[in-house]
Amino acid sequence: MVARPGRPWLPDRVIVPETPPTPTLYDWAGGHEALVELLTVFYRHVLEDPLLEPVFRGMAPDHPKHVAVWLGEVFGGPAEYSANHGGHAHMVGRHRGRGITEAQRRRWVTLLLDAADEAGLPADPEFRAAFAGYLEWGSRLAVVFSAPGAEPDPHEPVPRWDWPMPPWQPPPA
Ligand code: HEM
Repeated sequence: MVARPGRPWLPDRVIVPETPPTPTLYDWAGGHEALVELLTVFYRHVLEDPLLEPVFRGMAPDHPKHVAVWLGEVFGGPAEYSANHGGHAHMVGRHRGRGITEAQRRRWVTLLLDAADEAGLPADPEFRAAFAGYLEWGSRLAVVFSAPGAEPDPHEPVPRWDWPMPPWQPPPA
């Protein structure tokens, strides 16, 4: 080990223990295919639900896939919703004027959390905390955007969501 000139008390290099890079929530969830599966399961149950069926009965056939693309971008995957689906402004526009109620919001979140189990998304506490946190935040904003007279900023970017505290750690070997 060669001491640094001028600062002889410092070693010439510091050994940093190797830690694997933190995966994105998108990668940890299983990527695009896993999110499409999640949203397919979810909207099947939405259409069986008496509170939500009236809200979604006229939804576009591609709606589950589009929401999967949205979630993928939010969770650190490709910025595909921004590039090809109209970005944040389009998502906001799809909620405006719908007057989503708190009961509908809560059912929407509950069914999506149940769908995560059914679709086999990772069940570790860190991932599920991030997932549930985003759904809670995003669904409350959807209610705000859908309220009569709401005028959300159309220029906001698609949000990015990340791991909660405590930080992600590799699973025990
Ligand atoms: C985290 C919460 C939410 C997210 C991330 C989200 C995301 C989205 C996105 C990305 C779209 C547009 C899809 C496209 O590009 O075609 C959309 C549309 C829509 N959302 Fe949400 N949403 C959320 C919460 C809710 C809630 C709570 C409701 C009602 C209970 C709702 C009702 C709708 C409806 C009715 C549409 C239009 C569907 C269609 O006609 O195709 N959303 N949402």
